[in-house]
Amino acid sequence: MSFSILILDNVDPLAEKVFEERGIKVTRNHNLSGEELHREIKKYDGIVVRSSTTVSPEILQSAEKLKVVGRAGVGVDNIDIEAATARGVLVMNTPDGNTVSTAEHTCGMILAIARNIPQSVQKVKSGGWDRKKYMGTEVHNKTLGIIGLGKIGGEVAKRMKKFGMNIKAYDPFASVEKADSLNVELLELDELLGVADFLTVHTPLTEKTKGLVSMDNADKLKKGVFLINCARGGIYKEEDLPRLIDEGYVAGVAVDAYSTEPPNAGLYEILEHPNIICTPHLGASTEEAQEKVAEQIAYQMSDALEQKSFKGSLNGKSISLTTNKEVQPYLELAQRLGSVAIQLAPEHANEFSFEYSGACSRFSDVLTDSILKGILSHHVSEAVNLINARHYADERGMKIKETKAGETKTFNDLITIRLGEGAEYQNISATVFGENDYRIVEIDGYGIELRLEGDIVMYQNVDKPGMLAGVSSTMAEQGINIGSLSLGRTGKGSNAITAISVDKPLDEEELEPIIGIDGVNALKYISLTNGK
Ligand SMILES: NC(=O)C1=CN([C@@H]2O[C@H](COP(=O)(O)OP(=O)(O)OC[C@H]3O[C@@H](n4cnc5c(N)ncnc54)[C@H](O)[C@@H]3O)[C@@H](O)[C@H]2O)C=CC1
Ligand SMILES: O=C(O)CCC(=O)C(=O)O
Repeated sequence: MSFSILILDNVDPLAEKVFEERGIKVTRNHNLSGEELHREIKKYDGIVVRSSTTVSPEILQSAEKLKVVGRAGVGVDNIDIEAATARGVLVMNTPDGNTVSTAEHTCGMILAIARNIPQSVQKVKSGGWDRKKYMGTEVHNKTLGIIGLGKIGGEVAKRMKKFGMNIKAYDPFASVEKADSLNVELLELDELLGVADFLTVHTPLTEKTKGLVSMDNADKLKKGVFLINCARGGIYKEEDLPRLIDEGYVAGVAVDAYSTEPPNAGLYEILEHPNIICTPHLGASTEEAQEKVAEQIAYQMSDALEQKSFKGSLNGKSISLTTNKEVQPYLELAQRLGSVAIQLAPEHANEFSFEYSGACSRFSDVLTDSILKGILSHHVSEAVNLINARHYADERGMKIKETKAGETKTFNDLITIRLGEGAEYQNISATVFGENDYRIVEIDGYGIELRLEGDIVMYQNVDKPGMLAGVSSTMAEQGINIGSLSLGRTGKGSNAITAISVDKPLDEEELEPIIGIDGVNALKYISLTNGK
């Protein structure tokens, strides 16, 4: 299969080289208007962006064949991941390609704000000379507070330690081991604000990190602190920054990232303030970082399109397991069973229980996605995949209960779907033998053994002589060949369940005479063809 990619932002040409080596057609088109993007995006299997292009729900609606959005960088604030997930589009980033560059830029900003470098450079270049005004402060023996001790925060810590700084951090998700290995003391946020001479943020912008420092908590800051933001605009409340300086809480601010880029008129006060230094989102702007992220995203996207690996995917937890040989058979089993279950379920069925026993229960999360894919592919007109299956289930208000039931006595693995109240068949269980022999093994307590494939007719009947002969001769009269069959009963003369696999798809007319046979009840026709 041949794929095509559109590069939308200023991504290093190494990306093209990698895509072309992988036999993927690549087009570069920057600065498209909204309308052009709506038109162009239809043609591509993948798009590559940095931060200039906004991948909105509206754009994604137009993206008819889109399979993957690749961000050559870390932050994905410009990509609507929820909308992409709903469309079944994979979103990936390159989590570490620009770590070192951004950490170096942050260290540069710390030194620049401590020594008034940008302001004094400006002064000298414009013919001035003022050594008193630009008196600075040493960072040596000062405390650097890091909010977000992740990849970049960690690299900043290592580097600034060499400058003789005491490093302390606030990160509720960082492990004590990591902090210890970096020789960093973890503190609570308010404690950190109270001791930091320099405070640098390295978190994503989230509801929790938005406005982490503002006039509201200015009293908690150590007086005369320097603030640095090379992460995302808004982590320090932008409109409060000039006041924080003017009222003496903060000595200076260094900013690389803004809530609106390029900054809009609302941010001019920040840009113009003499104690605020600004760079135009340059953290990742080095040749090395851009080459790394371009190369990484191109490899990752090529691998994902070719279903080889899903490294770097942000919304494809389940899909990333599809390349795992151990999980593959269970995924297929789960999807086929989901498809059978929905064909057995009564109309409007919206409540299901999935039970996993044996080794497969380790993968219950992804198997639930796969069952849902099997169920929903009968309901949803758009393509359902492992990325968007849960989204569609939630959208339909489906109630799913998932249980893990330990070992099974008879099989290594067993997946059971319970259809609940009102269903003619309540529980259906299946397992996989070897690598790809998928079988239904139990229905409502009746032992059955039938391959989960092709076209299946299932019915309940009274266990009496001639039943099967009646059904098979009715089928034969219509040219329906039986491939295999399985009878399940609890004892002589009791009720029985019969499952027959037939060699061709059946229509209503062909099913009618079988339904009409005396003693045949609850007949269901199940088709596992057409990829459903
Ligand atoms: N200026 C630039 O050009 C660049 C900016 N960035 C931005 O830098 C930031 C950090 O990137 P990485 O270090 O690669 O990410 P990361 O994921 O490695 O680290 C983020 C850290 O923030 C912590 N965190 C999350 N919520 C928090 C909270 N409420 N309070 C405290 N800590 C919290 C996480 O536990 C994690 O350790 C991101 O916002 C990213 O978009 C990244 C690359 C370039
Ligand atoms: O592409 C860029 O230069 C922006 C880098 C960045 O902010 C990120 O990777 O999160």
